Amino acid sequence: MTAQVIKGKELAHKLREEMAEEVTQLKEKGIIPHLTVIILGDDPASKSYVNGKKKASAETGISSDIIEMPLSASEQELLDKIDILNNDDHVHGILVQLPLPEHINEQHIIEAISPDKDVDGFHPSSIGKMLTGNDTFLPCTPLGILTMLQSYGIQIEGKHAVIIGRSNIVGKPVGQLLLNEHATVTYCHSRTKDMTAFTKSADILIVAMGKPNVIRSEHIKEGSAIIDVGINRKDDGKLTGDVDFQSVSEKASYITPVPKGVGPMTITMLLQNTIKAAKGLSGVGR
Ligand SMILES: Nc1nc2c(c(=O)[nH]1)N[C@@H](CN(C=O)c1ccc(C(=O)N[C@@H](CCC(=O)O)C(=O)O)cc1)CN2
Repeated sequence: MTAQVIKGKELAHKLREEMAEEVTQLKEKGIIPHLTVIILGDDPASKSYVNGKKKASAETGISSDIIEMPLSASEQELLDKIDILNNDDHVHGILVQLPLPEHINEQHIIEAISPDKDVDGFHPSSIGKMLTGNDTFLPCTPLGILTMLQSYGIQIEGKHAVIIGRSNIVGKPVGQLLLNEHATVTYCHSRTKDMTAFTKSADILIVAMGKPNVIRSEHIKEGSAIIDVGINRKDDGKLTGDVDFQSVSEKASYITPVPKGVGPMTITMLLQNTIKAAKGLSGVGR
């Protein structure tokens, strides 16, 4: 079997074109969706993700700005900035790029963002609504994964979805989204014993371990769908996922590449959430 490659970048561009049309219509009603991204310090990867968000916003007609703060900024300074943005009617979406430096409590920051502007979907209010299956902002990477599975017609209902990784950004919420779609969900993590026993029974395997090429063909079930969330930079500067693409694509039925798989979908779902926020705050579609 040779797996069909799930082309996240292609799907992301198609969705962005559709969103651009929606933004044009909103602008005709006087609504200009606006995203503000806050970044602390100058970590090259974080800077490149933030610039990617600005570029993608511009391509879609969404207005955006980046607030750059020094790595030494205090938690209170960041909270003050968020407070100003919460009360600025022109700002529909607020995102603080993660990770944050250790002296800042990430949870305090996430909870300070108004739930109405929580385009990352990380606020406890958004997470609670996601758990109960109510309408809310859904976290971008998990939503991107769900959108990819649905766009490629991959059945979720009744299937066994195995998630490797239990981060708040990816692992935990993607499992919840698949559960909401009636999958049977198993979480694996660093303390899981005999992980292969689980991965080999997965119809849908989501890998978010942050370790290069650790999932190989012997770990997966024939005909499964493999979603690789890993982004690992090799010594030669090239990116590689957590999944050994070559061997796994000979056994799986679907596989995402790295790069151009999950990553571009993360940014696209952020744009989608920003449009949703702009509509919600402007009373459109209520
Ligand atoms: N506040 C947030 N912080 C972080 C999030 C998030 O969703 N919200 N996710 C990640 C980083 N991230 C977005 O911020 C992100 C990661 C990767 C990509 C992407 O497009 N990757 C490309 C490769 C890019 C490269 O060459 O380095 C790909 O996979 O094709 C976009 C966004 C952590 N922080």
